[in-house]
Amino acid sequence: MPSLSVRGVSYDYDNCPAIKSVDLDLHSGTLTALVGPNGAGKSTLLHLIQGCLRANQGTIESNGSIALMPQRASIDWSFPITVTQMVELGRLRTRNRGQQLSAQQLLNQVGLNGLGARRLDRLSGGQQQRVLLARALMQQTSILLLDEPCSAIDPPTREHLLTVMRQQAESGQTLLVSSHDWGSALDSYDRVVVLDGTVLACGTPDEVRQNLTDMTCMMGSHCCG
Ligand SMILES: Nc1ncnc2c1ncn2[C@@H]1O[C@H](COP(=O)(O)OP(=O)(O)OP(=O)(O)O)[C@@H](O)[C@H]1O
Repeated sequence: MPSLSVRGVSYDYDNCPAIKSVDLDLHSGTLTALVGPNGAGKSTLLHLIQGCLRANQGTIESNGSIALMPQRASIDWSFPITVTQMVELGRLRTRNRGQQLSAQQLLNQVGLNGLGARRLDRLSGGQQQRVLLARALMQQTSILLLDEPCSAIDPPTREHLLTVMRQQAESGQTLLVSSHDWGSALDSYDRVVVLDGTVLACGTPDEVRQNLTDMTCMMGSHCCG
């Protein structure tokens, strides 16, 4: 049984369709890439799954709690709090009353050790993104949605974050990660969903590449890897 099941989901912004008839299953302990060009509906789909948008049509069912790491641009970074305080905000949303994670532990995990006392607005863009990831990890949900977590991240740190995501999947968490990566970068994922308003392809990285040989044209210069 999938840990998340999306069936026939459509969403319009003021009668302007963003996604249409999307079907998607995610299984426990898997790392899935959600790729597509600008405006394909990736963020919209993630917000629908998280529940802050409500689908016009279709159903979304999950068997556990869901956290969303938003895009960096959606946050007011001038808010006068420290890195540790920002990560601690994730604790307010956690429903897991079992093992308590420390902000320090999570900052180490995302490679930000030593920066806990710094103010948020004194971080680089890539460091801010890693704070958002640590805050999302603090929530200890069964499903984790990440909206372009690597968009401002340098290649070595990107590899590190993919390792963190892989470890989370191995511990049983279900991850859906929106990305503009393409080509060999997709091999880091178990499965790939290609979205452009609707799901164009879904499968292992090899299956998706084979089924959509002309996809690189559609993806154009948005993509790397
Ligand atoms: N708040 C909004 N109001 C109106 N239209 C919106 C809003 N947010 C997104 N849209 C539109 O919905 C469509 C899907 O946008 P969305 O942000 O989900 O795409 P995306 O795949 O995440 O894009 P990107 O890769 O650029 O982040 C686009 O046509 C966009 O213009």
